Amino acid sequence: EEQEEDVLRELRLFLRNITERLSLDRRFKAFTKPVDIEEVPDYLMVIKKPMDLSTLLTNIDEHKYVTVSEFMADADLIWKNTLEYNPDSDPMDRNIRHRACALKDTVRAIIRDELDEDFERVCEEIRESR
Ligand SMILES: COC(=O)N1C[C@@H]2C[C@@H]3O[C@]2(Cc2nccnc23)C1
Repeated sequence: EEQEEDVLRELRLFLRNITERLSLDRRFKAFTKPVDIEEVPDYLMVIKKPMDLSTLLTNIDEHKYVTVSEFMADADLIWKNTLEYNPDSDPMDRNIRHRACALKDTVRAIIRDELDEDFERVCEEIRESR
């Protein structure tokens, strides 16, 4: 009902705010847009579900996420894909893996500091009722 749409509107505002703050952080520039398949032709052979910050934002606007946990699952794909596709010891791989780990830690720190547990519980109840 209307109160549920109020909750989901607040969820989208919270998720957009997180995603936009990450997109502004220069450490995370490599994660702002999809990996360019023309530049990296084997990417989709290795990575089954690509994800990036601009796609997260599109998903939010398309009402794909009803809970923070669902958003976190897609946000986690960004760093997991990066660790998987860039495993080597060369400096470029090490550098982008370091940034991927920083992204993982930053998302978790923001959620821990700024998400009210009771709010996520209300979102989970809405998800289970649909
Ligand atoms: C999240 O970003 C990534 O996982 N990658 C992996 C690709 C390999 C390397 O860096 C990426 C883009 C790229 N383009 C041209 C030549 N080499 C590269 C970004």
